[in-house]
Amino acid sequence: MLDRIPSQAPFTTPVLRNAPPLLTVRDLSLYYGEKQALNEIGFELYPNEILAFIGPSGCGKSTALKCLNRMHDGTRDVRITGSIHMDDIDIYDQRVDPPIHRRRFGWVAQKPNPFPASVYENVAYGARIHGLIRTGADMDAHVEVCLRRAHLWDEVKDGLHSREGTALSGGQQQRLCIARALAYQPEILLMDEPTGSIDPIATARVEELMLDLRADHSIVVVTHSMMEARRVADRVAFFHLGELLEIGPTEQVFTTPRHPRTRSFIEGKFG
Ligand SMILES: Nc1ncnc2c1ncn2[C@@H]1O[C@H](COP(=O)(O)OP(=O)(O)OP(=O)(O)O)[C@@H](O)[C@H]1O
Repeated sequence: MLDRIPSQAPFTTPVLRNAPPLLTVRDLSLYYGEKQALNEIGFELYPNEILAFIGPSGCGKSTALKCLNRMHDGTRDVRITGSIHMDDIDIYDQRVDPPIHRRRFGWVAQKPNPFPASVYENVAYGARIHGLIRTGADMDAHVEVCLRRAHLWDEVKDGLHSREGTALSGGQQQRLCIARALAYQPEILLMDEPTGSIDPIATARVEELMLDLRADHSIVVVTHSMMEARRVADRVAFFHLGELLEIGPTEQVFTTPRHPRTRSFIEGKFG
């Protein structure tokens, strides 16, 4: 169990919004066996925003991210309390079909993980298994749209069938994984340190892509890079020891954090 005083509401700086949240998380706690990894966290995710989870190692950022698409479902000894509402229904309600729920999310991992197959197949796979595309010509067009959307088309168009996804550079592989996620048309992209294992130039391209994708997706990104959070995020959520201590517009949190621990973390006093 976490050794600290009971949680209280996070410092929340509200932002004016013209649309209701896509996701509303309330009093969410998660236990791995006896160990509590999240302690009554709460936040909203709005359409067309990039929300960054920041905080020291082991504070629960990835655990929180995985709750949103029910990725913990298959993990033994995980217990979740609280609620995550999407379309006015709790995503853990018995009426929710987990595969259908999961399809509303694209997942991008820290280490690019393309399939050992052609660039084309990497993208076509998602659309095919979800039955989105019926004919080959439609699939060709769909693969092109996804690769263009992921800012990768010009670099791979001459070797769609002949090049393996795994033969691309690290940065290209990460954009291919994003194209693969886009192929089944998710509403929300969940990114767990998407630039954590690629070089600075590749990082800049992925960050540029995230800002572009925000036009038609919401993105929740876990990052260890304060500079990255500041460059891409509309809002940041600061986690500490399983609690969400502060959430607000990026510039406000970085320039005038309201929780003293947020300030210490941003000033590099721990992490
Ligand atoms: N499958 C698991 N079983 C048991 N404990 C786990 C499991 N996954 C994570 N934890 C623990 O839960 C806590 C939160 O981990 P989590 O990976 O969510 O943190 P994080 O903030 O994303 O860390 P990092 O920044 O290092 O990736 C940590 O103490 C971690 O050791």
